[in-house]
Amino acid sequence: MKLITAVVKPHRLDEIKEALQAFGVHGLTVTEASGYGRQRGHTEVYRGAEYTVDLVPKIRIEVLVEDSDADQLIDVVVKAARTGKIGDGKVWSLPVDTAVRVRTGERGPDAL
Ligand SMILES: Nc1ncnc2c1ncn2[C@@H]1O[C@H](COP(=O)(O)OP(=O)(O)OP(=O)(O)O)[C@@H](O)[C@H]1O
Repeated sequence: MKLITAVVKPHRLDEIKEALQAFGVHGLTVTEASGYGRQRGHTEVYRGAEYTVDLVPKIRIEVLVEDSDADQLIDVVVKAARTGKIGDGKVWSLPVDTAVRVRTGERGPDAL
């Protein structure tokens, strides 16, 4: 399994959720985040307001997937998140040893 993490612009959330549902993911986690990338110190527009601070509001989306789905899922997220402007975000993946579905006790890919 892989954990795909995307830190992206908040206003892309609906589009990303729809794309992930169409892809067939069974679950995801969304948390509010803030951060900066290479453009540190540059302004970004968030909900009409310009931010010159270096910590810009983002959302972090996390999805556990089977190894065989990881590359395709990353492409889906990147496509749905992209505006072509500074601060579009970053997507990365990590290997995951195990996952447990608490209600049933299923482990590994069956737990996803
Ligand atoms: N090296 C990093 N490590 C951890 N988180 C990062 C890193 N780079 C970016 N992030 C996170 O991703 C968010 C979005 O990154 P951002 O789009 O600003 O990166 P970028 O690579 O500089 O892209 P761009 O050049 O398009 O602005 C940041 O706000 C931060 O939370």
